[in-house]
Formats: sequence, structure tokens, C-alpha cells
Amino acid sequence: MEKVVLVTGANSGIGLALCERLLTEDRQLRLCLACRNTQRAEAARAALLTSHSGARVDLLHLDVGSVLSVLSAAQEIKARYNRLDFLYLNAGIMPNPAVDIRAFFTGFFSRNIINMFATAEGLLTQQDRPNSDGLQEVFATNLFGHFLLIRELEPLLCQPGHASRLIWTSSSNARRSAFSIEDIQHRKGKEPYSSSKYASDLLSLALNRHKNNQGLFSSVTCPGLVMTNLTYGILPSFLWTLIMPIMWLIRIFTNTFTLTPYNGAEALHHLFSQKPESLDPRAKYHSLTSGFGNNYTETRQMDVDDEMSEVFFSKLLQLEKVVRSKQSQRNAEDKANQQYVHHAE
Ligand SMILES: NC(=O)C1=CN([C@@H]2O[C@H](COP(=O)(O)OP(=O)(O)OC[C@H]3O[C@@H](n4cnc5c(N)ncnc54)[C@H](OP(=O)(O)O)[C@@H]3O)[C@@H](O)[C@H]2O)C=CC1
Ligand SMILES: CC(C)CCC[C@@H](C)[C@H]1CC[C@H]2C3=C(CC[C@]12C)[C@@]1(C)CCC(=O)[C@@H](C)[C@@H]1CC3
Repeated sequence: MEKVVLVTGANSGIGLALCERLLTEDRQLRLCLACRNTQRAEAARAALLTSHSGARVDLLHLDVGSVLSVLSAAQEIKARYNRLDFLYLNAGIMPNPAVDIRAFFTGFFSRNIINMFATAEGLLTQQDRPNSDGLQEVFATNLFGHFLLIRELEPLLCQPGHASRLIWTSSSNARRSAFSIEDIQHRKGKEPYSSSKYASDLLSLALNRHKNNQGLFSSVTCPGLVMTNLTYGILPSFLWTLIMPIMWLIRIFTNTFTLTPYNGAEALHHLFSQKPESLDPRAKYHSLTSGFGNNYTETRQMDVDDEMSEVFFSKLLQLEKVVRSKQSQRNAEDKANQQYVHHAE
């Protein structure tokens, strides 16, 4: 039976490289690229079809940062497919990043250097802001939009006698200390990216606890440090040009510098061929590249606990209720306005 796979943020970077790899792995695949930018999505589809002529590649408009877009994309998915085998929750943003230069040099001349290059711990801050749904943008995009999508797609994902898989693109930048259960959207802090990625680790654990018995299995990955639009946005381009040779040099000493999107997609691709029973709900699956350029996947235990993941899960369910009721209110207002205009004409 053909597998149905949907990838969010599939038009560039790790998501696009994953699509390439999946099509090479399985020619029967029915692949859906869920992207917010139609032009870029079409370009990605064309590129995939150039290397895999005759492949079944669908496009879907989805802005994971918008409640309305998620709800209408979910309707469209339910209308198009009667099953979803894999849902890759990959879209992500890191807006207005800033590097703490002093922390960089302190880390550079300390024993923490390898960890600093692998996780960027203490190095990166971002400026976040509320979006038009009143949610913090990073939280809404990297986590909540994906959560809402999963909730909407439960009828497809939780089917008796059939296993479906969720695969998150998290990060080794996910840190417990950047996350607060009192401030799940990270309104007050300066590390919304780290917080949102830690939140995806917590959510994955909770989803496994609640949904494994309904045939839904969730896993978390880290692609390593990959040169993509997201990373290029961190420093000015001339600086990247200057430090790129050093990055390739560092790669010889650390396996987390996967650098290319193809390498970064290793763990995401690896999980595609794993049986649900073999998955570890507490593990993060890391894409790694050796100094000789060989790719492999390694599992490392996440710093998550059941109690916090449970509280977080119930907070997300509460937020979902609020967001849904706001959305129905908006829909009702729009309808009333339309009727008013119609009568006035
Ligand atoms: N690069 C790295 O070193 C690492 C990346 N990651 C994670 O990998 C994932 C992929 O990022 P990466 O490939 O690096 O970067 P890219 O910027 O190349 O890819 C991000 C993708 O997400 C899409 N996206 C962003 N916001 C939205 C939205 N609101 N709705 C729909 N799609 C959206 C982008 O679309 P558009 O083109 O329209 O912007 C793009 O396709 C992210 O979750 C990131 O956090 C994790 C660890 C390391
Ligand atoms: C000369 C400059 C001051 C050097 C700055 C280097 C940094 C820009 C990089 C060092 C470690 C990198 C890193 C990431 C981005 C670029 C660095 C901060 C990530 C945060 C990218 C996104 C992720 O999710 C992480 C896994 C990466 C970890 C390492």
C-alpha cells in the first residue's frame, strides 16, 4: 500500500532535503508539501519532479503560524486523504536572532566549546512578538500550529489497526531552563526558539502517553547544525563567508556539524524505516556526520519528565479551547458583516 506523507515547511532546507530522500527511498510514496508560500512550494515541487519524474507530489497551502490556515488546511487534508502514515512537523522560525559575542569568546576558550557549538547554549537570543491570533509568533509556528494540526487530524492519525507517525524537527538548542510552565509561550524571556523546541520535546512525550494505544506514535529529532535559510539569518552573509572554512574544519572534530540539509535530514529519514514498537518515547534522534562525512543517527535521552509534560499537555488543550472559541466568534462576525454588505447592496 502506498504511504501518505505530509511534511510542513517542505519548500527549503531540511524539509526539502527530506522529501528528496523519501522519494529516493520509496517510489510509491504519496508526498504532500505543506507550505505557506505558494511560489516557493511550486519551485520545490518542480525540483523534486526533476529528480523523480512521475512521483506523486501534492501541494497544500499551510501557514502553521495562523489558526485559520491550520484549520482550513486540515479540512483540505481530510478531504484529500483517507489516511496519513507520516506527519513531519518540520516548519520552524527563529526571528531576529542575536549572537552574544562575549558568551561566544568565553565559551570558545573554555571546556564548554564542543557543547557550545553543538547546542548554541547561552549564545542566541531572539525578539518575538504576538501574531494576529494573539499568540507569540515562535510558539505559534514552531509548536502550537502543529499541535492544532495534529488535533484536527486525529480522525486520520488515530485509526484502529493502523499505525501513524509524528516526527518533530526539534533541536539540541531545546533547553529546560529556557522553558517555563508558567509562561509556555515564552512571552517574558529572550529565548523563544529554545523554549519552543523544549516544548515540542515535552509534547511528543505526552502524545505518546495519550495516543500510543490509538496507534499514533511521536518521535523527536535534531538535525545538528545545518546551513539553511534559518542559520544564514543569524549572521550577516559576509561573516558566514569568512567563517565557513572554519566551520568545515570544526566538522572534523565534532559530529553535530552536519552542515548540509541532506545530512541534517538523516535522523528524519532514519525514522521513516523504523517500526513503531522500536521507538523510544524519551529519546531524541540526532543526525550526526563523522569527520569522514558518513551520516548516522544516534539516540540521546531527553531532559523531560512525565509530570511536566502532562501539565503542559493540559495547558495546550485549554489554550486550544480558547483559540477555537475566538475563531468561531471571528467567523460569526465575518458572516454577519457579509450579510450586512449583501443587504446594503
Ligand atoms: N538549520 C539548523 O541548524 C537547525 C534547524 N532546526 C529546525 O529545522 C526545521 C527546518 O528548518 P531549516 O531547514 O533549518 O530552515 P529553513 O528556513 O530552510 O526551513 C524552514 C521551513 O519552515 C517554513 N516555515 C516557516 N514558518 C512557517 C509557517 N508559519 N508556516 C509554514 N511553513 C513555515 C519555511 O517556509 P518559508 O520558505 O515560507 O519561510 C521553510 O520551508 C526548523 O524547525 C528548525 O527549527 C533544528 C535544529 C538545527
Ligand atoms: C564569529 C561568530 C561570533 C561565530 C558565531 C557562531 C554561531 C553563529 C554558531 C555557533 C553554534 C551555532 C549553532 C546554531 C546557529 C549558529 C551558531 C550559533 C544553531 C542554534 C542553529 C539552530 C539550532 O537549532 C541549533 C541546533 C544550532 C546549534 C549551534
